[in-house]
Amino acid sequence: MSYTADNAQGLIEALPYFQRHAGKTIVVKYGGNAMVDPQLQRQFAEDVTLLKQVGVNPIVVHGGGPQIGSLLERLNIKSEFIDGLRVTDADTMDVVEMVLGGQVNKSIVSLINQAGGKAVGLTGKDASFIRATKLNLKREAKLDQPPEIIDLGHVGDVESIDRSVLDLLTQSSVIPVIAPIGVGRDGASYNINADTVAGKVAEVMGAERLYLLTNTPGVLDKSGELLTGLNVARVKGLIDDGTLYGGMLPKIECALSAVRNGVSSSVILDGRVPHALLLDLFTDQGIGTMIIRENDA
Ligand SMILES: Nc1ncnc2c1ncn2[C@@H]1O[C@H](COP(=O)(O)OP(=O)(O)O)[C@@H](O)[C@H]1O
Ligand SMILES: CC(=O)N[C@@H](CCC(=O)OP(=O)(O)O)C(=O)O
Repeated sequence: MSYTADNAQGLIEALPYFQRHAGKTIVVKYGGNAMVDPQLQRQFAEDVTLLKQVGVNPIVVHGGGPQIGSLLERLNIKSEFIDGLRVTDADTMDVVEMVLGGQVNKSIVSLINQAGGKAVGLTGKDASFIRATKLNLKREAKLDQPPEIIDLGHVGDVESIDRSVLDLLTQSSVIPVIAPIGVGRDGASYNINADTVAGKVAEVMGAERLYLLTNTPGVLDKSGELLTGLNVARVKGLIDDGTLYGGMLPKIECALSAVRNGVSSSVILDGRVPHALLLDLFTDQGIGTMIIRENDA
């Protein structure tokens, strides 16, 4: 490859962005659907490593839904989802812990370390830093009836996050890589949606930005065009008219909750674009959908 003045120009244009984000915490949710090929995974690891190198504090929270699904299939265990959440019996929980806490977590840690970073993998069970309680899904019932409670087994909701554990890591050269598994007061493991954990980590850490890397260019309108900027009011309209559905619903909820609770912006980003994180953070061309608080847009 021959280098030109354009390469230098790209770096110079990134300079104000390096300065703006230096010292800030950026939480990156790396979805299982975004981990599509080894080349993209290496590029993701390079991006996170570069962030740390230029003085930003990245924290990675990963998913792994499709990876859990394929091991369950090999073991002849059925996958079932209700409202985007996996029904998790005891056998499924063992598989979730094996895949998220083991295979997926360690492969991301290893890729970041190969890229020259210093990643440390952890689940919420380490130092009990993600306390969880059993999630009981509420569904509106018929008029005058109490809401229906759906039992999802070992699915958890975040009760609290001990930021001192993450502070210890981020204040050093370490990049934390978190698997979305929480621990109950009795030591039980809970399977938590990775978007939910990423949102809560971003809130507790007072992050500047929450990135949700997935397999769509961002939030699309009814004709498939990318919506580059959204605020709370606009999102409500898109939910009501059915533009947002399925897996996008919990994702957008968590993006909104983060900005309502102190995170400056949440961005839904296409993890299939090489170096999507760097392009969005360090160039003029924001490439995903940015969600900010009401009245800010
Ligand atoms: N308006 C929308 N714009 C883009 N994607 C949408 C929209 N509404 C629903 N979706 C769906 O949401 C999916 C992303 O959510 P999900 O599959 O749960 O991602 P992940 O596994 O990365 O968390 C997209 O692949 C798409 O099928
Ligand atoms: C309760 C629940 O649904 N947990 C998810 C955890 C992984 C996840 O969220 O992975 P993605 O981000 O890749 O979808 C699951 O078991 O699939």
